[in-house]
Amino acid sequence: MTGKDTGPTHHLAEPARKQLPQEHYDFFAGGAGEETALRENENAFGRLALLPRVLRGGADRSTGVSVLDREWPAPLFVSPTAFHRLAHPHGEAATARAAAAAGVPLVTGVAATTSVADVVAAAREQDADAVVWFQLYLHPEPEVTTELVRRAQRAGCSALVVTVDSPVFGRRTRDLHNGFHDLPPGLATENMRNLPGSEPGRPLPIPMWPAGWDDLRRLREQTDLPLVLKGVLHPDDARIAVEQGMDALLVSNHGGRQLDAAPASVEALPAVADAVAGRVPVLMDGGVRRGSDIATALALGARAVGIGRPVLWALAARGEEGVREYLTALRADFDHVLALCGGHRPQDLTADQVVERGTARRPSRGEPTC
Ligand SMILES: Cc1cc2nc3c(=O)[nH]c(=O)nc-3n(C[C@H](O)[C@H](O)[C@H](O)COP(=O)(O)O)c2cc1C
Ligand SMILES: O=C(O)C(=O)c1ccccc1
Repeated sequence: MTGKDTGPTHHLAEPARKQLPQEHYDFFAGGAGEETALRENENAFGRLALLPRVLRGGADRSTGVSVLDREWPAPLFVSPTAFHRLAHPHGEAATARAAAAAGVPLVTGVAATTSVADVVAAAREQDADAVVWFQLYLHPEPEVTTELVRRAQRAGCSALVVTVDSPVFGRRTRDLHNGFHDLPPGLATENMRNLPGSEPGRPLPIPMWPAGWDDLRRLREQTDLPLVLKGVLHPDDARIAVEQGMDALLVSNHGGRQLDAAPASVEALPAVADAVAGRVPVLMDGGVRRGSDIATALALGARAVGIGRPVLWALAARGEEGVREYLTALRADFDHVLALCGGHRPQDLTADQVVERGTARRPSRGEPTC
């Protein structure tokens, strides 16, 4: 399971692989089980084609979208990924400066190796209006969650992303094979220090446990920050989430790192978008690698899409500059695809423009039937 990865970001992953110890590269690259969900995230985009519209003008094109009352220059954000200091010594601070410089919102998380305060400070150094969100897991001790929320709010994060696809930790085949389970000395999950129940100088572990809707409700009652529920794949969960007052949903299979039998995120997206019916924005991540992937996800109902591993590859190979250039190029690629599809605005991309390769039929938007 440690074989070479190919695919659309091979040119990015390969320099990163050369740069990193094998076990760290594998931690970033790998997925759960047979890595089916991981592969399918990219492959599913490859099975979809876009029908362009013609003669629609569009010299006044814009890629901007509105998400939770903020205007984003592009329908793109950096998804939360753990341990950026394993990729590059400048870690999350470099990612934050690069994302801010590229005009791309960043989701930093509890598993960062830089505190949320330092991440937001780095982003704001670059752009005083940079959007930074904070990702967390509900903690079995509610006071820990409360304190993490307080830190994120104090740091200046404008939304919380609650990841709910991890009632247990996924079985990551490569990590099990390599015996990778801990950060090396000198690196730590800085957000997990000095929390209720932690020992001085020692960060609390990040436990995976089967939280319930009641736990989420407690968080909803605790904060006025917008809440984004990450890891929703079933349309019934999407409906409950909206009823429970979530402000946005993030359709994700965790980059194929949790349930290996999960569908590709882009395959789950249409039914979730139908269930939500425009009540809140739907975001997605998993396998987004090029402008046409972004356009496809938007046409199928996403407001914006998140990028995980390619950011890590760019960071590992070329630090802050690499991430800035990568995100800038991806934005330009999306603008180019939008133009070729005959769109003036991201919302001009519609589901009728997405067809299955080989059949030219629209992909099913149906609910799961069982
Ligand atoms: C190395 C790595 C660490 C991740 N850590 C987290 C995390 O701490 N919290 C979380 O919600 N998702 C985490 N994810 C999942 C990402 O947020 C995102 O869903 C996924 O990477 C998107 O797929 P992509 O890598 O194909 O772009 C992680 C993903 C990777 C690859
Ligand atoms: O690796 C992951 O996907 C992940 O979500 C995570 C969460 C906590 C600590 C380390 C990684």
